[in-house]
Amino acid sequence: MANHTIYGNQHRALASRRGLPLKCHHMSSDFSVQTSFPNSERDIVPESYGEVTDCAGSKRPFSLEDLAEAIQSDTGSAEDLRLQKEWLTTLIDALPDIVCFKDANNRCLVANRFYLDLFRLDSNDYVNRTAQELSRQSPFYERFMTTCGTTDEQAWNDRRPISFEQTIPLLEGGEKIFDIQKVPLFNGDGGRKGLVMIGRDVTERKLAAARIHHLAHHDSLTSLPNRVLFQERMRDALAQARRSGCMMALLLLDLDKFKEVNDTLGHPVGDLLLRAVAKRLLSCVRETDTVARLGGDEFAVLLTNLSDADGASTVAETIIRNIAEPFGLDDNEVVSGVSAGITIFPDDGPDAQDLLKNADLALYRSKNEGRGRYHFYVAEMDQEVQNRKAIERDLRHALATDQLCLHYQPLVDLENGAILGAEALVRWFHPERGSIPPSIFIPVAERSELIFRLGRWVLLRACMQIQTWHSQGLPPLQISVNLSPAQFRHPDLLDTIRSIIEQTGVDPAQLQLEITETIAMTNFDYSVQVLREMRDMGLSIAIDDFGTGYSSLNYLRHFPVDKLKIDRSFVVDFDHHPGNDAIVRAIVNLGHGIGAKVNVEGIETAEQLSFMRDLACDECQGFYFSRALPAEEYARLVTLADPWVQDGPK
Ligand SMILES: Nc1nc2c(ncn2[C@@H]2O[C@@H]3COP(=O)(O)O[C@H]4[C@@H](O)[C@H](n5cnc6c(=O)[nH]c(N)nc65)O[C@@H]4COP(=O)(O)O[C@H]3[C@H]2O)c(=O)[nH]1
Repeated sequence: MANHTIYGNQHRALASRRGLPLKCHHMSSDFSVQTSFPNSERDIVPESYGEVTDCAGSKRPFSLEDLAEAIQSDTGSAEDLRLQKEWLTTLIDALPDIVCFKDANNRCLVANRFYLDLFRLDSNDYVNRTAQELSRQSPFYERFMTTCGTTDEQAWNDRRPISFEQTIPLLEGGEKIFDIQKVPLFNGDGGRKGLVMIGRDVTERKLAAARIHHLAHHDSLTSLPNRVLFQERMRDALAQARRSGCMMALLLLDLDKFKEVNDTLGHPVGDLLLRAVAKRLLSCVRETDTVARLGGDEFAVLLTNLSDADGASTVAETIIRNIAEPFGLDDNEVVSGVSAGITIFPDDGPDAQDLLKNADLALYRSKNEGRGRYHFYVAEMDQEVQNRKAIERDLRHALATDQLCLHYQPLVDLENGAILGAEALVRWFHPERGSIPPSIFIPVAERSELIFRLGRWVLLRACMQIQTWHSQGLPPLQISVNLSPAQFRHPDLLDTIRSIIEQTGVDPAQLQLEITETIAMTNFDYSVQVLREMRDMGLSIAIDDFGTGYSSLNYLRHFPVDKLKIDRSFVVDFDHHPGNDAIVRAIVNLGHGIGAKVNVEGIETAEQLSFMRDLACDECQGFYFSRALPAEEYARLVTLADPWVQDGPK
C-alpha cells in the first residue's frame, strides 16, 4: 500500500492569488483524496492536478487516472465520500476539457460541464446512457458518438490507455479538433471497472502549427510553394518517378525585365507583376504539377508523369507565350517575358540537386541568347561551366601578373579623316591559350566581383596612358573607356573615378565613358543621377551600341549624353537591309537634336564610309582605318601628318 501525498501547488498558487484558503492533500492508500474548496470556485482551472509522491520519494504528476481511481474509491466515511464527490465535481466541472467517466458497460456515470455544453446535453439526460443512446438525444454529434462507442471498445480490448485526434463539428458552425484519451480501469480480477475519457481542445494549437507550417513552406507574396517545399515536392516526385518509371521535368524560369519594372514603376507594381505571373503560371500547368517561387524573379515548375520530353517543351512554349502577353497592373501596361531552362529525369541527373544545377545551366543559355526562350539541358553545358570557371581563375591570375594591356582604336573625323581620339579596348594575352577576346572574358568577369577589379584597372591604365602621351607632347585627344553593367551599378564607381583622376592628374575632359543603351535604361533614375554626376566631374558620356536596345526616345532627352555610337550591325547589314539608312539617318537626327555627336562603329569598306558620310555621321571607327593598336603604335599614327594617306587604311 503506497502512501501518496498530493502537493496541490497549482491549486495553492491559484487559490492564494485569489485569496482563498485551500488545502489539497492525499491522506492514505486507495487514492482517497481529501481536499477542501471553501468556495466552490468554478473558474479554478488547474493545468495539472498536482503531484503524487510514492513511498520511494519519486514524484509524478497526479493524473486523471488517479482522479478516476479516486472517484471510484469507496473507502472512508459517508462524510468523506460526500466531500470527495463535492470536490471532484467542482474540479472536473472547472476543467476546460471533455471529462467523462463510464462504467464497465460504457454507460456514462459522470460528465463535466464542458462535455454537456459541447454536446448540448442536459445534466440529467446522460447518466447511465451509452454513446449510441446519447447520439439519439443529440443527433448533430451522431458520428462522434458512434465513433466513441468504437474507441471505447478499442481501449477495453487494448487494456491500456489510447489516444487519438478527433474533429468534432459544432452546432453553431465550424468544428474543433480534440486530443482524446481513453483510460480503461480494471478490477483486481481483471474484470472491467470503468473508463475515463478526457478530451483537450487543440484547435488553436493545430491552426497555429498549420499557419507556421504554411509560412515556412510558401512564398508570402504569391502564396506559391517556396524553395523548401519545392525541394520536398521534388524529392517526392522523384521517388514516384523512380517507382513508376515515368519521366519528370523541371523548368527553371527567370522573368525578363523584372528589375526594370521594379526600378521604373516601383516595388508595389513589381509585386503585382510577380503575383500576376504566379497566377498565369498556374493556369499553364495541371493541378498535379507544382509551380514554386524560388526567390526574386525566379520560378520553377515541376511536371510529373510525363511520357516524353515533348510534354515539357509544350508547357515551356505555353508559359513563354502567356507571360509575354501584356499585364495590366495598377493602370500600367507592363510587358515582361520569361526564359526557361529544362531538365528531364532520369536523363539529366539522378537527384534534385543535379537537376536544379543543370536546369540553371540551360536557363543561363536561354538568357544569353536573348531571353524569351527555353533550352533543354545538354551535357556540353557542363563543359561551358568548366570553361567559364577556368577563365575566371586565369583572369584573376592575369590581373595580378600583368597579362592584360590596353589597345586603342582611333576615332576618325568623317569629314576630314583626322584622329579625334581613341576607344581603349582591353586585351589579354594568355601565356598558354594566346589572345582571348574581351567578348569571352568580360561576360565571365561580369558574373563575378572580378569586373570591378578589371574595370578599375582599365580606367587607371587609360588615365595613366593619357598622361604619358601628354608628357610625350601628343595633342590632348579624348580616350573613351567602356563601363560594364555591373561596374556602372556599383555604388563605389564615382568615388573610384574621382580617386583615379586625382591620382593620375588627368584632365577629365580627355576621358569619355561609354555605357550601353541597355545599361542606361535599366534603373533609369539611378542612371540619370550617375551620368549627371559624371558630367559634373567634367567627363563626357557616350551611349554605346545605340539602336540595339529599346530606349524610349522620351527617356533619352533626360540623359546628359555627348555621343551616340551607332551599333556595328547597322553598318554590316547595310547592303542587305535598305531600311538601315533610314534608321541611321533617324539616329543622326536624334543625336544632333539633343546636342550629341554621332559615331558609327565597324566601318570596314570605302562604300560604308561614304554612305555614313552622306548620312551626316560625325565620326567613325573601324577596321577600314585601323584596328585597336598598342599604345606606341597609336601614338605614332597620331603624330603622322596624314595617317591614312601615308599608312593607308588597315
Ligand atoms: N568586326 C569589326 N569589329 C570592329 C571594327 N571596328 C571595331 N571593332 C570591334 O568592335 C568592338 C568595339 O567595342 P565595343 O562595341 O565597346 O565592344 C566591346 C566592349 O563591349 C567589350 N570591351 C572591350 N574592352 C573593354 C573594356 O576595357 N572594358 C569593358 N567593360 N568592356 C570592354 O568587349 C567588346 C568587344 O571588344 P573588342 O573585341 O575589342 O571589339 C571592339 C573592336 O575591336 C570593325 O570594323 N569590324
